[in-house]
Amino acid sequence: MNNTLYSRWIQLHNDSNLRKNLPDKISDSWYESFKANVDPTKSVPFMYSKKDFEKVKEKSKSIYIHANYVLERMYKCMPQSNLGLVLFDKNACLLKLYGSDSFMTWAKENYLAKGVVLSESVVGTNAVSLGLRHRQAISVVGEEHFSKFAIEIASYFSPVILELDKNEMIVYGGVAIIGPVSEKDSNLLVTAIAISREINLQMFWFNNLTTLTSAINGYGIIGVDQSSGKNHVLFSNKNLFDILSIPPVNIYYNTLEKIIDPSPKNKKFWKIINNSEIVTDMTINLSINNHQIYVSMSTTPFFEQKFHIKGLSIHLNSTERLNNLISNHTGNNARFTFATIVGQSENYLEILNHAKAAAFSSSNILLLGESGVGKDVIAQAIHNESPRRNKPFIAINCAALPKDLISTEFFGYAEGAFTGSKKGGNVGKFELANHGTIFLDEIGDMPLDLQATLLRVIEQKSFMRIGSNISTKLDVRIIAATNKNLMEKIKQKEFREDLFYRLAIIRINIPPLRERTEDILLLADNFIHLICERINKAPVKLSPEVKDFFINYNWPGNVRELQNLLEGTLQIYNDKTITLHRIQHYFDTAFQLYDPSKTFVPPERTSNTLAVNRDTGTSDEKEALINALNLNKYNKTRTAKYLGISRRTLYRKLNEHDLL
Ligand SMILES: Nc1ncnc2c1ncn2[C@@H]1O[C@H](COP(=O)(O)OP(=O)(O)OP(=O)(O)O)[C@@H](O)[C@H]1O
Repeated sequence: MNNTLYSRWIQLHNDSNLRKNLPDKISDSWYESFKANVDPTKSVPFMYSKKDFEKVKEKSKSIYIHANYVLERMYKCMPQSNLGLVLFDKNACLLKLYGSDSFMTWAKENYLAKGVVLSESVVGTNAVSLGLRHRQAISVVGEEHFSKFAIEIASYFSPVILELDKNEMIVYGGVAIIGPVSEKDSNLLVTAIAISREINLQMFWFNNLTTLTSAINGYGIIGVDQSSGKNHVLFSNKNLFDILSIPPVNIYYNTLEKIIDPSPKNKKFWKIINNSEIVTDMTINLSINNHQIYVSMSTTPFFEQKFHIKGLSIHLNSTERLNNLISNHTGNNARFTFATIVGQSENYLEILNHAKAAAFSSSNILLLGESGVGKDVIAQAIHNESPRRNKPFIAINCAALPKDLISTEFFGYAEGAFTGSKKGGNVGKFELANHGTIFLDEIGDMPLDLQATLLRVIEQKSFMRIGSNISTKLDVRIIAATNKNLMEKIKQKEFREDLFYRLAIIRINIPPLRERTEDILLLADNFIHLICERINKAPVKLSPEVKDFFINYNWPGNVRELQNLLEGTLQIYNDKTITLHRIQHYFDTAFQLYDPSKTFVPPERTSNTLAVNRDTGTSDEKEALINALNLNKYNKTRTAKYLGISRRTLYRKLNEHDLL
């Protein structure tokens, strides 16, 4: 023990006046140490057990890792020095020492070892606890220490504090230059400040990176440090866990293998990581806890020169989320809601109520009705009313797809599935619709072989991309629609009965417009309003004759026909009122048979105005019959209904006019 130091220390303990000469913060701390009954001669630092120290280290991982990058390099610049660099956590626990062998030996003899805690209440005044308490750089040298064990130590401490904004600071710990008192040098405090700033800077950089990555919505981000040849996670964001469907855990500085299994199932992923390959939006399949997840992956290698960190930043996005975005951006989304559907007739309102109730179940729905009655509209409204409303709504017209493309269109294909197949494969409509609704329009026209595949998919609730052996779980609500008589098709063996029953769990029959007469003018007004607004025109009116004609017309093309007629008329003419004259050309047949003197009486009406001429027996009648047959595609029942006469009368008239 250095006698001079010791006697100066004794004097400080015995003479309170002498203590007044110490720097303010040190003399205050002596006062506090007396108050805390610290025994100056006997007290030595508390030391954590090995096991508990590991826990402390885990909690201080952030400063431990980042300071290590800086301190490792720094101490190598002072190989022969008796001084060392010592890292502390925010509770003054010694985390790591950096220095020459001689420094290490000296440190051990002076109670400076991993797991030692230099708390003020146990060992009294010391630079580490004071610096942490005041959040500033402080040196405590020799006899300035309150406890005897430390009087041969010179310590220059500077805290590592991250200032997030003016009101929020995070104290992570600090770094001290420590050595025998013989090495004391007041300039060392400036050096300690510079080192702590370097650590601060690095932590700030990574903290910002983490904040930045968390703000990137939807993307799962991981940054790995590959400097040591391993893949240590430096930063990650919460989205990553959502995308991988695993609970969020602290993976900071764990190896990436902890979350993404390095098994051959993830070969493609690991090839990219291990070769630090740059990829952009590459679709890959990941196996996470035996779950298959399709992700879109991009990577960017980084090299942080200042800190000598080389690594890879990995961006993952779930293809499901991308699909959702695509379907929203391509207008493949459901616009109609029950609030925007127009209709007031009793039978239609009943249907809407039925459909609304069906929206809440997840059962498949079959929408039946003539072309243009609004099946698509109701399918959209059901989706928007259902719990799946924020998921995709994918509509697919089964009649419009070429037969040989239909399977890949439905289920997508895997990379290399056939010559010319796209890298990464292609996503199919079912995959796009996953967790949402798929609307299979014109289901009656689906080829038989695809009906079998569809049935299998419904039964197994999973599908495989064409050419792939990876099965993807499917949770999709199917709404199918047709204007065909499926029962007839089943009889003709053109539609599978088992598929019919799978699809038609809920059946909704949408009445044709001619059976919803109260809706006609309401719909017409609605279309006029929408079209005029779109083409920048003042709203126009319908003349009373047109209204009367509309109510009495048969509307074989249903709502679509009404909409198209108004669209065409409004685009061409600039009149304030649409008169019969303007629309005559469109309804040639109907006009010949239309008699405005007969007024229409809803709701008993089952026929159209054409009945007015039924008994004239004129040559007009022959022409009207021919046109009516044409309009109803030679379907006798519909033609009879259209003309408001019985089938028997129709046959008689056809016979009379030599039309049979
Ligand atoms: N109740 C309604 N309210 C507003 N617009 C409607 C309504 N019903 C149908 N429409 C409009 O009529 C047009 C035809 O409707 P939709 O396409 O839904 O008929 P569909 O029965 O699916 O026809 P298809 O069998 O030919 O596929 C659409 O433009 C739609 O916007």
